[in-house]
Amino acid sequence: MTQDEMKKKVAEAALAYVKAGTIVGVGTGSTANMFIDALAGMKDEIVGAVASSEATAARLAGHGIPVMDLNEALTRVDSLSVYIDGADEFDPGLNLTKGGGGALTREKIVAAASDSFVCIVDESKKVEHLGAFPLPIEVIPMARELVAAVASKLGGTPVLRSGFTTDNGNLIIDVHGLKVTDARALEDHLNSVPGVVTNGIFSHQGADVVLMGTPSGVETIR
Ligand SMILES: O=C[C@H](O)[C@H](O)[C@H](O)COP(=O)(O)O
Repeated sequence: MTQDEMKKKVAEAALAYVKAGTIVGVGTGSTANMFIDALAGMKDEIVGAVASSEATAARLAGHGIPVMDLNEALTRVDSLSVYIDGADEFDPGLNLTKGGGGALTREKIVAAASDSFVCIVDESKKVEHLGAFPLPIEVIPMARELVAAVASKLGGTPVLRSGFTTDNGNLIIDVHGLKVTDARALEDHLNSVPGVVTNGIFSHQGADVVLMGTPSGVETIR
């Protein structure tokens, strides 16, 4: 089975977590795109979807799935029923690295507004410790050098994502070579630096369930 076929299988398996009559949070990236395509078949059963990026909003709308603003959604319900999204890495504690596509901040917000997070990945995303994938940090432009210096002090190599601006008008610094021994402590430490909007470690907003595509089928990891 190819990587794309594995992604498609987990995207389809995630439909089992979508409850009729609810508002669904939808992530960003190639795996999330496959989920959106699958969700199109259920568009008449859900109230709508909250998108974690402009790209996701456009794809949802292209399928005729009602796209709702998060603030509007939260005036109608206390929380979204489920958030479904991919990841760049996941560890055995279901902590994630996200933001390879630069959508980490809106993804973390929508995940935080949801009752549960179902993460859909192929088996290449499984790691013992986060850190093999460069850690994205969204920064306000003025704080670029300050945040880069903090990342260097932690032993990482910060690289500005060239020519890239987030949906929020900010920059992304990708930090290579960080040794992540305590995902939550690193997430909190980086988020405490003034000018950091958020970083790509999802420990507070880690997955409740990971659906992992393998050549022999979909594995459910809790
Ligand atoms: O900003 C992008 C997101 O965090 C994605 O969930 C992540 O990069 C995984 O994307 P893909 O499913 O394309 O591997």
